[in-house]
Formats: sequence, structure tokens, C-alpha cells
Amino acid sequence: MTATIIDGKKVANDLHEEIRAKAEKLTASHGVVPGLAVILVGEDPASAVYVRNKVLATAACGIKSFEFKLPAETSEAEVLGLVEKLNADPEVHGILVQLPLPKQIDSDKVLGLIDPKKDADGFHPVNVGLLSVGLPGFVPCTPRGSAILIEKVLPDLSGKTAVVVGRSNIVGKPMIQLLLQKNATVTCAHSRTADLPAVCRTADVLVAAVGRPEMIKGDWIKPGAIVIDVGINRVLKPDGKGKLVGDVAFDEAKEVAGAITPVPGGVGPMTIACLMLNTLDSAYRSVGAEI
Ligand SMILES: NC(=O)C1=CN([C@@H]2O[C@H](COP(=O)(O)OP(=O)(O)OC[C@H]3O[C@@H](n4cnc5c(N)ncnc54)[C@H](OP(=O)(O)O)[C@@H]3O)[C@@H](O)[C@H]2O)C=CC1
Ligand SMILES: Nc1nc(=O)c2c([nH]1)NC[C@@H]1CN(c3ccc(C(=O)N[C@@H](CCC(=O)O)C(=O)O)cc3)C=[N+]21
Ligand SMILES: [Mg+2]
Repeated sequence: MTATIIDGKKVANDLHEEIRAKAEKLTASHGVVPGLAVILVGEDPASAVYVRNKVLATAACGIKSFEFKLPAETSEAEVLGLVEKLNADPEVHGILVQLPLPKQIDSDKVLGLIDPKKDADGFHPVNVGLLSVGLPGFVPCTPRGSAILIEKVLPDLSGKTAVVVGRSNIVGKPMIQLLLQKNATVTCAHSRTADLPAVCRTADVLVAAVGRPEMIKGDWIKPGAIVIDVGINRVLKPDGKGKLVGDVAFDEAKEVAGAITPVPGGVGPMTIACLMLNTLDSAYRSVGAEI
């Protein structure tokens, strides 16, 4: 059996078109253009790629983009000051501070200052709390995008087991919340889990968010499972050139899984599409309009 390859890029591009139509509708009815501000501190090459992809997506979605590229030595006070300015700016509906931040800056302090109503990443403790009690708020983009892909393949998770490998605040933990909401029976595995291969083999839905290139092998996967590979790892090929791989050994896994996301072209584009979706939601809420 060979798995269905889940085309995240295509799903993301379709979402961009829907978002553009809804953004235009909001502009026609309320004179509001959704706006997203992205703050990047320092020169991290991987972050630069994500920021470029975000700017391209805003253009496709009819969202206004405000980009702030600050030098690596920027002080915490300067970043906090910029966040306050953006909180007060009526043209900005979503604020994203690219992580990780340089070490002189306390990221909890910065994320905690973002107006929860403009928190397009869903990292503010208020939004984390809203997600965990099941109230409307902002859902982190990567889990939201992953959940959309899972729903396309398997709309009903009742009676299904889901395993998430990774327990970070930005991927693993919010992913667990979303899978629970969809009635899956969930397990969260991490670096202290005993016999990880056996835990993974119980999963009807396996989400890998570890940050270890191709760690999850084909024989860790239950035949027919849905595999969502969140990992984005840059590795060197034998010829010395760089390439992107996920946390799952794709070539092995696709012979066992029922459906699997590729890297690139899987979860990454969905993360960006959901950032656009969160910004659109925020702009609608800002005028009290129904989306
Ligand atoms: N596609 C996308 O849009 C995005 C992709 N990413 C990618 O997803 C991956 C995960 O990101 P993120 O959640 O931020 O990473 P973190 O480093 O914050 O978290 C990694 C998690 O994996 C666990 N882990 C590490 N090593 C092992 C191991 N050997 N066995 C089991 N568990 C392990 C850690 O466990 P413990 O808690 O015990 O240390 C931790 O919970 C990265 O590759 C990142 O680049 C991230 C965000 C968006
Ligand atoms: N505050 C904050 N929010 C984030 O959402 C956030 C962050 N910080 N820091 C870094 C991680 C990582 N991340 C990705 C986004 C897009 C791609 C993406 O577009 N990937 C493409 C291709 C990328 C490429 O070619 O390099 C793909 O997988 O097909 C990947 C990874 C968001 N993150
Ligand atoms: Mg820091």
C-alpha cells in the first residue's frame, strides 16, 4: 500500500482565495483592510524564509503587510515599545513576533504584551486558556493548519487514537487540545517517553513535532495511519547542498501510512494560511462583523 500524499500547498492556496474574497467583502462593507504586522529580530536565515513566505501570502490574500526587521542587538525595551505601538494601531489586526528571539529579550514578556485580540499566533496566555476551555480565541497556526489537513482525510475522530510527539507550547500542546475537541483519544509523547516506537504504533493519527530529522521510522507507523509531519529540518545532502526534511522518514513511512504530509509542501504552507485566517478573523471581530 502506498499512502495518499496530502497536498498542503494546494489546500493552503485554496484557503488564500477564500480569504481574499472575505477580505474584499469586509473592505466593501466596513472600509477595513485586514492588516498583519510581523516583527523579526536578527538575521536567522530560516526565519527570513518564513517571513518572506508570509509577505507573499498576505499579497495573495488581500491583507496589508507591515514588516519590521530589527537588528539582532535590538533591546527588549525597543521590542516592547513597538508591540505597544502596534497594539494601538487601528490598521493592524494581527501581530506576530517571530521566534526565537535573541537571548537579551524575554519572549514571555513580549508575547504577554501583545493585545490578545491581535494575537494572530495564539501564543498569549489568554488565548492559550480560551483554547483549553473550548471558548473562541486565536488558535496557534500550525496546529490549526494540521487539524484542517486531518479533517480533509478523516472528518470524524471518534473512537480513533491520536499520538502527538512533542509538547511545545507552539505545536504539541495546542495540537493535543484540538484533537481532544475532535473527540480523538489522545496521547502526548516527548523526550522522556518510554518505548516511543510502541507508543507511535498505537496511533490512527500520528503528529510529529519533534525537530529531529527523519527520526520516526516506517515501522513505528500503524498500517493505514494518517501521518502529519510538522518538522522542518535543514540537512546537508552528500553533495553539500542543503535540503528540508521532516521528523518522519518519508520514503519508508509512505509505504505504511494511509495518508501523509510531505516536507516541504505539507504543514508549512498551512501554518501560513492559518496566520492569514487568524488575521482575517481578527479584522472581522474588530468591527463586530460575522465572517
Ligand atoms: N511546519 C511548521 O509550520 C512549523 C514547523 N516547526 C517545526 O516543528 C518541529 C518542532 O517544533 P517545536 O515544537 O517548536 O520544537 P521544540 O524544540 O520546542 O519541542 C520539541 C519537542 O520534541 C520533544 N523531543 C525532542 N527530542 C525527542 C526525542 N528524541 N524523542 C521524543 N521527543 C523528543 C521535546 O521533548 P521535551 O519537552 O521532553 O524536551 C519537545 O517536547 C521543528 O522541526 C520545527 O522547526 C515548528 C513550528 C511551525
Ligand atoms: N511567532 C512565530 N510563529 C510561527 O508560526 C513560527 C515562528 N514564530 N518561528 C518559526 C516557526 C516555523 N514556521 C514555519 C512557517 C512556514 C514554513 C513554510 O513556509 N514552509 C514551507 C517551505 C519553507 C522553505 O522552503 O524553507 C514548506 O514546508 O513547504 C515553515 C515553518 C513558523 N514558525
Ligand atoms: Mg529569549
